[in-house]
This record gives sequence, structure tokens and C-alpha cells, in this order.
Amino acid sequence: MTLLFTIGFLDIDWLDVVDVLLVTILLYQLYKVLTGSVALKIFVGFLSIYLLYLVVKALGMELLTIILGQFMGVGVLAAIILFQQEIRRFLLMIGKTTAFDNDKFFKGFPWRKNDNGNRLNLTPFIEAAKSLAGKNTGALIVFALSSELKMYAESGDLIDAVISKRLLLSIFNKNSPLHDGAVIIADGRIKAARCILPVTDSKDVPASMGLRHRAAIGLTEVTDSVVLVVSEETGQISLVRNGQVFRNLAAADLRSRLNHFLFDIEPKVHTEKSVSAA
Ligand SMILES: Nc1ncnc2c1ncn2[C@@H]1O[C@H](COP(=O)(O)OP(=O)(O)OP(=O)(O)O)[C@@H](O)[C@H]1O
Repeated sequence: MTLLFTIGFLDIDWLDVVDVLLVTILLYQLYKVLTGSVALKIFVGFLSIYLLYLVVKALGMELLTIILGQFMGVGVLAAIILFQQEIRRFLLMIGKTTAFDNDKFFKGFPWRKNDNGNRLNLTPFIEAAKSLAGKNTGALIVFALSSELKMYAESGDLIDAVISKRLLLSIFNKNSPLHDGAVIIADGRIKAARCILPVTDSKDVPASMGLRHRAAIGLTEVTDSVVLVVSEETGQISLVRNGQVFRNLAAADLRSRLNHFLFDIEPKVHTEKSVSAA
């Protein structure tokens, strides 16, 4: 490899520069994923022990090297168990930035369409959300994109029904046995209700947002789905994607955002505030 320059006894070539650059990008992405969660502190702890291990190894302190080396070995396993959620989020983020997971790649995939191959009709969702918001009835509707969210659908009651405003209103009616939890929409159908979603542990979520919003944020942190939330307390309608909450949407904004998030149709008007919880 061509030598670029020398710092003391260190010979630096192009490969070293690329190596350092890649590690910097990787660490920055990791920091972005971990920031705001307790996992960041654990990660910094591990990193400090690893740096200490490198120093004592370089100094030739054998006993400490063996002890820290053993700790690092077990530490990797412990980190995988402790950081399960963060590792998933990190891999998902890498996947999202590759051309393979490009939105356009999935544009033609069947779960964005109904049985007849038509684009999902958004009107029942918008009408239902308006009606639920007017009565301060909480709701959580998940739109599956590149994944059918089978695992989450199976945590609730499978329905597999044709989408209609009336059915959505019946599900979220406070007296309905199905109203608790989330409804999952995939393949242009109501796949399941009463589904349990992963709750985010982000500290950036405003205190005004309850568990319903936290569940919506949590799911969008680990999948590329889009979640519609109607707050029981305020009656506000929000959309959540990539851990980001688009709050207080009027019907027109809701439609334009959904068109954008689900079908890549550029929005015309945006008046809502957004809160980043990722
Ligand atoms: N992990 C979860 N997965 C799916 N649904 C959930 C989850 N956690 C809470 N929910 C839904 O949220 C409902 C109530 O949550 P909570 O009382 O915190 O909401 P809230 O105070 O009305 O807040 P928000 O303003 O977010 O609606 C639950 O009855 C349930 O339907």
C-alpha cells in the first residue's frame, strides 16, 4: 500500500485512513442509536474497559491483561444480551441506508396494496381517526411496510378483515373487547387487533405522551412501519415514523403525510409540529 505520511514510528497509508474513517462513522451511528438511553452509559463503560485493556496490554502488564481479557470475552456476550434492542435498531438503520431497502424498491410490493392490487384506501383510516379523536377515544393503528409484523400481529387477536371505518370504530370503541392495544394493517387488510408493541425507553419523549405514544415510537424504532395514534387524553391525531412523532394533524395533513410515508407521494401542506424521540 502507498505510504501517505509518517508520524514518529507510525507509517500511515490510504487503508489506515479509510479504516479510521469507517470506525468513526460506525461509532457515530452507534452513538446516534444509543443516545438518550441507559445503553449509552453501559457502552461507554465497556469502551473504557476495552481502552484500559489495550493500554495494559501494550505496557505488558500480564496479570491485568489476562483479567481484563477474560472480562472482555464475557463482556461481548453480555453486551449482545443487554443491547438486543439497540443492536436491532442499529442493524435496521444500516439496512435502511442501503439501496436494497430503498423505499422505491418496496414500492411495488404487495403489502402496500389490497387484494385487488389497488393502493390502500386511506379514507376509512382518516374518517375513523377524526371520529375517534372527536370522542377522545384512544387508538393505535400500525401500517406495515417492508415487514408484515407477524410477531406483533400474533401477540394479539388475528382478524384478517376488510378495512372499513365502521370496523375500526367498533374495534376501538371503549366497550369493545378488542379496543386495548394496536391494530395492524398489512396486505390491505386489518390483520390483527389487541397487539402489543415494544415500548421505547427513550428519555426524549415528552411527559405529555403516554404509553400509547411510547408503544408507537418503540415499534417505529425497530421496524419501518408507520403508526397512527389518537390520544385518549387530548384527542390529538399523530403519525409516528422512525421514532419521530408528527403531532396534532388535521385530516388533510394526516392524508398528505400518510400518502408520503406509505406511497412516496410528496406532501403539499404541513402545519404540524414534530417531536423527535429517536
Ligand atoms: N405496549 C403497548 N402496545 C400496544 N398498546 C399499548 C401499549 N401500551 C399501551 N397501549 C395502549 O395504550 C392504552 C393506554 O395507555 P396510556 O393510559 O398510557 O395512554 P394515554 O394516557 O391515553 O396516553 P396517550 O396520550 O399516549 O394516548 C392502553 O389501554 C393500550 O390500549
